[in-house]
Amino acid sequence: MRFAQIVMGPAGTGKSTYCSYLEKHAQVTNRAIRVVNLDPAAEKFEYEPLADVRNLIQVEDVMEDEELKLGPNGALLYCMNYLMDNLESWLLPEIGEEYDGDYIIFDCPGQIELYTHMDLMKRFVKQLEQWSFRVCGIFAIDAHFLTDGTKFIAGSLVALSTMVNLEIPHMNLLTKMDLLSKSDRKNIERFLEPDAHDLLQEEAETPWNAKFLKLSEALGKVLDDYSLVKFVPLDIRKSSNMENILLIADMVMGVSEDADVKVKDFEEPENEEESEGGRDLDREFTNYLEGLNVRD
Ligand SMILES: Nc1nc2c(ncn2[C@@H]2O[C@H](COP(=O)(O)OP(=O)(O)OP(=O)(O)O)[C@@H](O)[C@H]2O)c(=O)[nH]1
Repeated sequence: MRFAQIVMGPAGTGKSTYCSYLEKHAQVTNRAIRVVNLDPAAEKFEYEPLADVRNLIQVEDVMEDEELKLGPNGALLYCMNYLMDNLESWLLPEIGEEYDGDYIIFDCPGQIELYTHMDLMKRFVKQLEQWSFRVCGIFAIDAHFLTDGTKFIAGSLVALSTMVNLEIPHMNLLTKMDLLSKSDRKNIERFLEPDAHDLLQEEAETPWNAKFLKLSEALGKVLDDYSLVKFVPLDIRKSSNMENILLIADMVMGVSEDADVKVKDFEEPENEEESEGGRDLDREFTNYLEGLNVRD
């Protein structure tokens, strides 16, 4: 059995940063986790890829093809199609056929249509499953886009369409928590265990929201009733956040059956004392992150 996280989400939400952080976390905690870049338009990332789709095909080359005449988005979709047609011949040799128990993170492009309604990623998941992978979808959303009730409904619906389209265990990451102000950070707690009705009532004052409140409420009720969408915060300064995310992914993929998961641990680092096996993991991460190109 092999394990995989497929890291998806809109452009710039922090997918590659999460992958770099996870790779480092794995090194520090002695877990064998490797990252594969599946973004043929990637300019730069900080991890050491196990495989890189740009060695197979690149968006720039496709755009230069005079017969195809494709712009950036069309070229990306062309590349992803090409990748799906070459999974057996290119990807499998790159990641190896005979490993057991290994764990691979696939860093995907930021084109949202790949996840919400196209079948390319679905084909990818099916292929991984045929190669004995258990797969977990990780959908990254920037925490700044989840600061009120209407944004919550919108973000949840995108996450939900990805979940429904791919039909795999799924986790939503709230990225860039470190960039939120203290009050926004406190505020966002409401969205981790959300009650869509309460959240939307706060928004009802504007004419636009009042007009569409019924629709939003109906959507919120679906989310509430079926507990369809939950968000897990990621503050990249904190190794404990990373550990929680890994534990959840482990549980949904059946890596570890009895893991104890905390999902709300995103207080300021200075408020907490953390000691993991005598090592100051947060300090190790801080040192590591100083070397990464992470925005302040
Ligand atoms: N402070 C902070 N910056 C972040 C975080 N995640 C990403 N960034 C920054 O946000 C920008 C985009 O991050 P990426 O990791 O490249 O985002 P991506 O989702 O892979 O982007 P695409 O490849 O374009 O889809 C970079 O400048 C990162 O340094 C975070 O958690 N905290």
